Parts: sequence; C-alpha cells; structure tokens
Amino acid sequence: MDFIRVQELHKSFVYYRKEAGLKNSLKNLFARKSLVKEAVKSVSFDIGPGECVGFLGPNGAGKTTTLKMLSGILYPTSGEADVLGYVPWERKNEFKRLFSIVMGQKNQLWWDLPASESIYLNKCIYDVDDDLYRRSLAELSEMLDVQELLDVQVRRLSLGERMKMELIAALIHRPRLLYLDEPTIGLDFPSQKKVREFLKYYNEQFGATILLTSHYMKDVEDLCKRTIIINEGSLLYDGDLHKINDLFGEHKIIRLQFSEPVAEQRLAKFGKIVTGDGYNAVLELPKHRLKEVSRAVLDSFPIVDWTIEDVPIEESISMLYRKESVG
Ligand SMILES: Nc1ncnc2c1ncn2[C@@H]1O[C@H](COP(=O)(O)OP(=O)(O)OP(=O)(O)O)[C@@H](O)[C@H]1O
Repeated sequence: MDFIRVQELHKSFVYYRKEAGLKNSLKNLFARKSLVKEAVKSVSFDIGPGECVGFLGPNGAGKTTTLKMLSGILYPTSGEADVLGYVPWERKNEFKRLFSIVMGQKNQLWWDLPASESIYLNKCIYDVDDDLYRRSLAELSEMLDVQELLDVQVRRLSLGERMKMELIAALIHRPRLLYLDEPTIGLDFPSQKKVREFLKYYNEQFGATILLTSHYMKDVEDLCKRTIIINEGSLLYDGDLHKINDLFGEHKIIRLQFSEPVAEQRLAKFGKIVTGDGYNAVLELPKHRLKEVSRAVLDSFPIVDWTIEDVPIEESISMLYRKESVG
C-alpha cells in the first residue's frame, strides 16, 4: 500500500496587486485588481513506506506549497491526497501525530526558553509516554551531540545548534513521516554533514518516510535514491537521481591541465568548452567520442594532468529546469 498518494493536486493563490502611495491605496479600496498564481499544477506521485525522496525545483517551483498541502496547512484548489490513510487538510488529530514538518527557514521553538522546554511541550501535545520521551531525548540529543545545550535559551544557540534542537522537537514523538524543507540551509559543512547523518540514521532505524527539499545537492545525493523534480508548479521528473544525466544522452567531462597556454579555438573541435583559461580547460562531449577524443587530446597538447568525470548532477538538473518537459 502506498504511504503517500497524490493525484492531480493543484493550488492557485488569488492575491491583489497594491501599488505604492496614498492615492493608489485609496484607489485600491474601491477597485482592487486580483491576480491568480498557479503555484502547483496537477501534480501526481506515490511514495512508499520508508522511502526517502528528494523534492527538487528552482525557487518558486511550488515545493513548499506542496509540502504545506500534504501536511494539512493549506487546502488545495483541486485534486486529492492520501497520506497514511488520511486526507491531510481534514487535519484529524490522529493524522497530526503521525508526521512532522521541519522548515529550515522557520523557527518552531520558543525563542526565550531553553530548547528542552519546547521539546517537553511537544511531549505533552503528542502525549508521548514518560519512558519513550526519556529514551528518545537521550538518543536524539546524543546522536546530534547537543546534550549539553538542551538547557540553554534558544536565542543563545548558533544556527546549527538550533536546527539540531528543531529536529529533536520534531522527532520526539517518533513520527513515521517527516517533511523536511531545506533543513540544512545556512549551516556550515560539518553541521550539514551531521544533520544528514542523523536523518539517514532516523530513516534507517525507524523506517521513517522522508520527503526532503533542499537546494544543496549533497543532501539529496546522500539521502535520496529517488527524486521528484517540479518547475513552475508542474512535475518534470520522477526517478533515480543519477539517471537524470541519461535524459540528455550520456555525456562525459574531460578536465585538462596544460604546461603552456592552449588557445580555445584549438580545443573547440574536440567538444564543448565548459570553462577554459589557457592553462586549464573543461570539455564536455558525448560518451561515444571519449576514446577518440582522449587519444587526440593527449597527442596534440602539452598535458600535465587530466581526468574524466561524469557531468555534475547540478548541471543536468539545470538543463532539466530549462526544458519544458522530458519525454
Ligand atoms: N500566499 C501566497 N499568495 C500568492 N502567491 C504565493 C503564496 N504562497 C506562495 N506563492 C507563490 O507560489 C509560488 C510557489 O511558491 P513556493 O513557496 O511553493 O515555492 P518553492 O518551490 O518552495 O520555492 P523556494 O525554493 O524559493 O522556497 C511562488 O511563485 C510564490 O510566490
């Protein structure tokens, strides 16, 4: 049975344009111009139990709007969703106990109180029994290495420490489903890594299902085998993250370093020059030309070093955003 089933989900926002100035404010009182933004357009997908799925798209693609509908914060304009057997926007209490949503850009903890107080409040709201609460708090705070900080006022914590507390508060009732909206935004690399390791542990240890949005590709590469990509509200791709490269024909990258400058015109006949500054160049070419081009390049230029790599996944995803749809 599917854990999340989304069918033709659609969300339009009606909003009003308000021009600046007192005169325009008065004019708006009598004649407001309404505009419609279609944030999510007939999106459908299924997610199975225990899956960890990356939910990607450029700014304004409709990711947060979709997550808000799937957690019952927003009503859709049309379409259906079944999440763990519930219709999210009916907001049944039993449903609310089964999931958590963590937003990297929003603080859900009490700012002036220690994180332990907000965590305890969630224990009471979710009616977590004392034994499970003690075990979960000890386990989660140890995993995230923040035991010493639980009793520090939230406003005195660093961004990374606060995000770890947000995660503990969100997971104290052991939800089966976790929506994560940019959980590593603004964190330094060690904190990003720690949060990723922790999410992996939570997914594996408790079989939790995770739907993750992030603009850091490393988050998605480390955690999610499957990726759903949307742009301008429409679904563009649903599948294996690393198969995105195949959509554009298999290409490879050759990275070259020369002992003396090489003119770009001489390189151009071997492939598309991605970057080049005389002493270094990056060429992109179809995989079937790899052998022939490698040999020719090695014979023709004063090579100091060279490597062959896959096209970076970010590059393919940007190409996907620029295309209207993929057949
Ligand atoms: N309440 C609202 N009223 C009008 N338009 C809205 C509202 N909320 C969101 N939008 C618009 O809907 C579109 C999708 O927004 P959404 O926040 O879902 O994007 P996103 O994919 O999460 O983007 P980001 O990566 O920047 O967070 C945007 O163009 C946004 O301006």
